[in-house]
Amino acid sequence: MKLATLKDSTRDGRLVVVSRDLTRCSEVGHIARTLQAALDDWEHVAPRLALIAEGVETGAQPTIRFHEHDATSPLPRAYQWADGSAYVNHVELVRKARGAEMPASFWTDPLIYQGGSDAFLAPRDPIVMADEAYGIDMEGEVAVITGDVAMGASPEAARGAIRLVMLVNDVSLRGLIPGELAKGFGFFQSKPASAFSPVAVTPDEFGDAWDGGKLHLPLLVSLNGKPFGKPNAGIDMTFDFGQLIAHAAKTRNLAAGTIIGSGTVSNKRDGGPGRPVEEGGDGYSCIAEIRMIEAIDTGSPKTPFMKFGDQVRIEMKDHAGHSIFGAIEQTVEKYNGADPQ
Ligand SMILES: O=C(O)/C=C/C(=O)CC(=O)CC(=O)O
Repeated sequence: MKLATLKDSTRDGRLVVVSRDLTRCSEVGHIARTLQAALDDWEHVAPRLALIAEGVETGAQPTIRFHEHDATSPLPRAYQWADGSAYVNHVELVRKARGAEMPASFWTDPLIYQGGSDAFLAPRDPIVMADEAYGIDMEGEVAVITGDVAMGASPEAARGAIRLVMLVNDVSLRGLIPGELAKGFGFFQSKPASAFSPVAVTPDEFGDAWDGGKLHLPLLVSLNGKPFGKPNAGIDMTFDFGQLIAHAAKTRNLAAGTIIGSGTVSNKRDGGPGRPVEEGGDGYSCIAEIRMIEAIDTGSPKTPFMKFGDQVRIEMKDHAGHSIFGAIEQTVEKYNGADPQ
């Protein structure tokens, strides 16, 4: 089943069931007005939504056109957004890039930070930033939405609590990260609003590409229309989603609607850090990694971080080449300083 939230005059939008091919959708306000309402009563609501989804596929259900640009992030705001760093290769590379040592414990003890979740960007919203000098970078990731998870849940129990899977652009400001992490309180200004894919998908839709804790498909990232990365999200994920969720739930219950991110998808190939797409490699899901490779190869990074007008696209396709989640497509725009109040 594929679910999306259409923009309307409310902060949480309105839930629709979307066809597998992402062309049509059906209004389901009589079942659950919002995705959070559906998650709050998932045991009762999900079977009813699944029936609608079946009707959308067979044509028995009235539908309207689905346009990805009409969608907000599936949860336009969420009670919790906690992002892991399961592709440890990524952290190792970005730490190297800024001359910081990565503790060996990162390979055995998951890293998670609490992101801002009061107002996510829509998948086609611009990344509005005051200054290019912040070092604007994309981070292509996979994320899951959980049901209720009890404190102390095992990774296996946590896998059973995964309700939906999405993609995310965890926008990162590389110029602000070193100073902020050095303060010892974690990310805040360096992690502005994230955007999620237009559609959230139940795990049963993935067939054998989903093993219960990892999604074994390439994440396609392009920058200004050029392929930038296609690392496989199922490879080099040191901690699967069950382990990440269990880690987050070690000392607290997680409420239904919690979003857990994978961290930047990053493949380490042939014992090395991978190669750019242009050189026949799988490329990268963020600019910081390619800059590190350039620094290793030539002594200094060449690829600049995102500038005003640059565009990133993040998507995943099934084995038949069809977009699964729709695309996150965002352009960097200069913040004009106007107070929105
Ligand atoms: O510079 C660092 O130490 C970390 C930078 C990140 O952006 C890491 C992060 O968000 C986690 C991830 O995407 O894997």
